[in-house]
Amino acid sequence: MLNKPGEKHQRPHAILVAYPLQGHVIPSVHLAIKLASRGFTITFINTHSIHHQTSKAGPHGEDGDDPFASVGKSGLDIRYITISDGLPLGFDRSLNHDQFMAALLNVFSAHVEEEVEKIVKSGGPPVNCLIADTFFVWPSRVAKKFGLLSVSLWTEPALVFTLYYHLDLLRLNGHFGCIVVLLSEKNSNEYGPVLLQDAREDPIDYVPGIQSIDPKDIMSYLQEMDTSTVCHHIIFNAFKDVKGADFVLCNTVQELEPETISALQSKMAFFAIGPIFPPGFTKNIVATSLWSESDCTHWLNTRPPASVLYVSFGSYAHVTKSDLVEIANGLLLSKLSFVWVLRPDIVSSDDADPLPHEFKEETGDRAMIIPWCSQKQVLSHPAIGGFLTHCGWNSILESIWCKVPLLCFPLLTDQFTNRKLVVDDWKIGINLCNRKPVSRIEVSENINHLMSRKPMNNFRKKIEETKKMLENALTATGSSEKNMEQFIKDLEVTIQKRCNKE
Ligand SMILES: O=c1ccn([C@@H]2O[C@H](COP(=O)(O)OP(=O)(O)O[C@H]3O[C@H](CO)[C@@H](O)[C@H](O)[C@H]3O)[C@@H](O)[C@H]2O)c(=O)[nH]1
Repeated sequence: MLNKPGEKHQRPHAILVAYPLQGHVIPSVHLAIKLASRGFTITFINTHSIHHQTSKAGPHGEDGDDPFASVGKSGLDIRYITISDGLPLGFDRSLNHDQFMAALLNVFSAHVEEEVEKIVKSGGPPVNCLIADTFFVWPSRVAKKFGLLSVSLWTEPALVFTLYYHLDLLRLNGHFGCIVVLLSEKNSNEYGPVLLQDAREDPIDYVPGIQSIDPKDIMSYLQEMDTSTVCHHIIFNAFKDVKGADFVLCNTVQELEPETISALQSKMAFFAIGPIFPPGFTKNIVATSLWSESDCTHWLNTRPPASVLYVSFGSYAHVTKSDLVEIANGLLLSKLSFVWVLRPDIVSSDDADPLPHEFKEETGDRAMIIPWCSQKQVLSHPAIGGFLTHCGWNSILESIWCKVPLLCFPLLTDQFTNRKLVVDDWKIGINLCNRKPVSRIEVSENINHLMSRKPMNNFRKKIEETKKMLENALTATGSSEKNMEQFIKDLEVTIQKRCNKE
C-alpha cells in the first residue's frame, strides 16, 4: 500500500529484474539508479551467474557483495538480491546458448516468483510494482499474482518493439514465417499436397507508425524460416505477456522515432525515457562489466584527434571465423590505428585465438587488441574518430552521445533494424559491406571512407545534430525527462487508486 489517508507521501517500491545478458544488465542498473534518485525504493534482482561474473571482473573494492553499496552511501535506497537462472554457475552459457535460453524460458520464473513472494511478505517497505525486461515471458503474469503493477523495460528501439508487437500482422501478410500453400493432389509431392513458400520480399508498409521497412531490415528472428527455436518461443511468449503490462519504458528518445512512438502510445502506456546512461556517463559507479576492463587511455593519449577506429561487436553475438579474418585484413589494409575489443568467445568459447597468426605482429604499434574495455570511456576519448560496430542498441546510443560516426556490421537480432535507423534514416553512419561475403578490400575502403575528414562526409554533421537531440531530451524540459515524470505520476496515481480500493 502506498499512502493511507493522513500518511506522508511515500514513493513506490519496485522490484527490478534484469535480463541476464550484458546489453540488458547495463541499462537496468542505470534505470534503477535513475528511479532511486527520484525517491523510489528499488530491490534489484540479478542472477547468481551475472553477479559472479561482474564480481570476478572487478574491481569492486569496498562494494564487496553489493554492487550498489557506494550509491547506497549517497542516500539511494537500492537493495540487492541474487537468484539462480536455473543453471549451475560454471555452465558455459555462451557455448550452450540454446540451453541457457531454454532455462530462461522455462525455469527462471519459478526462482523469480519464489523471491518476489519472499520480498512481498518480508515486512519491509510494501512493494508496488515489478519492473522486468520485455524479453522475459512472465512479468505481467507474476506481477498480477502478487497484486503488483507490471512495468516492462524495453532495451531496444521502439521500431523493433513495434515490429514484434505486430507479429500477427506480419504473419497475416506473409512477411513472417513460411506460407503453406495447399496444392491439388496432382501437384502433391512426398510431403503431401502442400508447398512451403518463402516469406514475401516486398516492403512492409502496413504496420502502424512505420512508413515502410524492407524485410531484410527486420530482426533476424523474423527473417528465419524455422520459427520453432527457443528464441522464437521466447519472443512469441514475451510479446503475448507484454500486452498485459501496465507501462512500457523504452530506452529511446521521442524525437528519434516520433511516428513509431506515437502509434504505440495510442495502444499502450509507452514512455521513451532514454538514453538511459549512468550519471556522469563515463564513471562506473556500479560495476556492470562481465569481463575485466583493459585501460586504453595511455595508448589513446598518444594518438592524434579522431585518428583511431574503435571496433567492438558487443557482448553477445558471434562472428564467423572467415568474416573475422576479412575484417582483420581490412583493418591491416586501411593503415589506420584501431582499438579492437575481441571477447574471448567472439568466434566461440572453444576457439580462443581466432586471429590470423601474423596479425598482431603486422599491426604492431598501431593496434590495441583487448578482451574488453570501458566502452563509454573509449568512445569519449578525443582520439576516437569512428566505431565499427555490430549495431547493438546501447553501442549506438553511446556512440551518438560521443559524436562518433558508425560503421555498421549487424550480426543478429535487432542489429539489422538498428542499422537501418543509423544508415538509412538518421544518416549518421555507413555500412561496412554492401556485398556478401565480407571482403577485406571493401572493409578497408569503407573504414577509410568513414574516417576521412572530407566535408562531403555529412554523417559527422548529422551525428552532432542527433547528439543534441539526445542531450535536449535529458534536460529538465526535455522529452525523456518529461516522459519519466509522467510515468512516475501515472504509476503513483494507479497505485493510489489501488490503495484506496483496499
Ligand atoms: O568492451 C566493451 C564492449 C561493450 N561494452 C558495453 O556493453 C554494452 C553492449 O551493449 P550493446 O551494444 O547493446 O550490444 P550487446 O551486448 O550485443 O547487446 C544485446 O542487447 C542489446 C540491447 O537489447 C541489443 O541491441 C543487442 O543487439 C544485443 O546483442 C554497451 O553498453 C557497451 O558500452 C563495454 O563496456 N566494453
